[in-house]
Amino acid sequence: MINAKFMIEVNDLSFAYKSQKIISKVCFSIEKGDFFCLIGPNGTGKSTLIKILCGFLPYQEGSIKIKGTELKLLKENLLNLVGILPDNFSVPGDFTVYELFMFCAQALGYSTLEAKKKSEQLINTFDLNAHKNKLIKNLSSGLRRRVEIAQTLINDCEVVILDEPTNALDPKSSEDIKMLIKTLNLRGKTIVYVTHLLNEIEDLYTKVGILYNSQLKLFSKDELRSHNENEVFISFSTQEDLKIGIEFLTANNIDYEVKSFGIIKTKDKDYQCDIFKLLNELNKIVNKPVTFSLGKIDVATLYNSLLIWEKGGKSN
Ligand SMILES: Nc1ncnc2c1ncn2[C@@H]1O[C@H](COP(=O)(O)OP(=O)(O)OP(=O)(O)O)[C@@H](O)[C@H]1O
Repeated sequence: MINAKFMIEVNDLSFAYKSQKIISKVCFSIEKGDFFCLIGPNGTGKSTLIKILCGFLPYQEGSIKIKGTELKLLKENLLNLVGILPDNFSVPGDFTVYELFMFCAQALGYSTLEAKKKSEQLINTFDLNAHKNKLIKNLSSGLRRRVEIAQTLINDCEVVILDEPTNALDPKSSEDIKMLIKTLNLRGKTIVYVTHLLNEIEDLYTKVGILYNSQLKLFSKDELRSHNENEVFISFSTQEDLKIGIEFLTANNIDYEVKSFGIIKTKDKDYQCDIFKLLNELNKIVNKPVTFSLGKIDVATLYNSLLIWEKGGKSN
């Protein structure tokens, strides 16, 4: 039965390059309109995972459904659903922008008339009118990236997968590309975004997946942001400190909830005390300083906590 709620639904996915296990029994789902950020240390398999999602690499075990249909059964229809900008991808420099779009559209089987229409649409959507007759090799890196993202959408696909799209761009160009992708998302595209720049995703993501040790840990924005400003996320680096923290909060009548990776969220409460003053007191008795934030935990803190806790959460 087709479950249209999910754009991508992955169940028990495993993948290995020969004997090197990359992904093991990974499960996650991405809904239509989600902005899914995939993060994780170098070499953990992020690029591999997205190549599997767009059909470049065959998966060995498990199931991937795109809009309710098993990926293996989609064949050429997959191109209408999923577009990808791979890591370090560059389009041929000797084409003009317009020629590139025409070439891509015709390679996908569109007639000359349809290809012209598609190319004009992309040029307008991506604000490339002033550059459409320029050779790609003469464009700035930021503009070239804009063209590369545009050509992934030649099919007007519903899911856009981008592997480190701001890589090697200066801050201004990165910001422009980030805003462009945000706009695509606001216009209804489902985005899968791989990055190492954790701060850049704070105002973008609806879901974050952290790939580590062949596993994917998934967090929704709701889990990482509290609806009540009084709630504080406290992040501990070691098991001993977590224990000290729990005793301290209990002794001070602060309700709490223990989350994953040494993170505690204090519970919705109208605190009569100055919670930050209290947490400064806590920092005097733990072995390693805790980090705390009001109302939300940022992705960088979550990521660091995961790395520490996956290594055992022990003081050294
Ligand atoms: N075609 C391949 N054949 C064999 N091994 C590969 C192949 N491609 C990647 N690998 C290995 O698989 C592992 C995961 O690589 P992958 O590029 O997916 O990781 P990544 O998380 O995207 O890394 P990075 O953050 O550095 O881009 C690495 O150890 C890499 O060397």
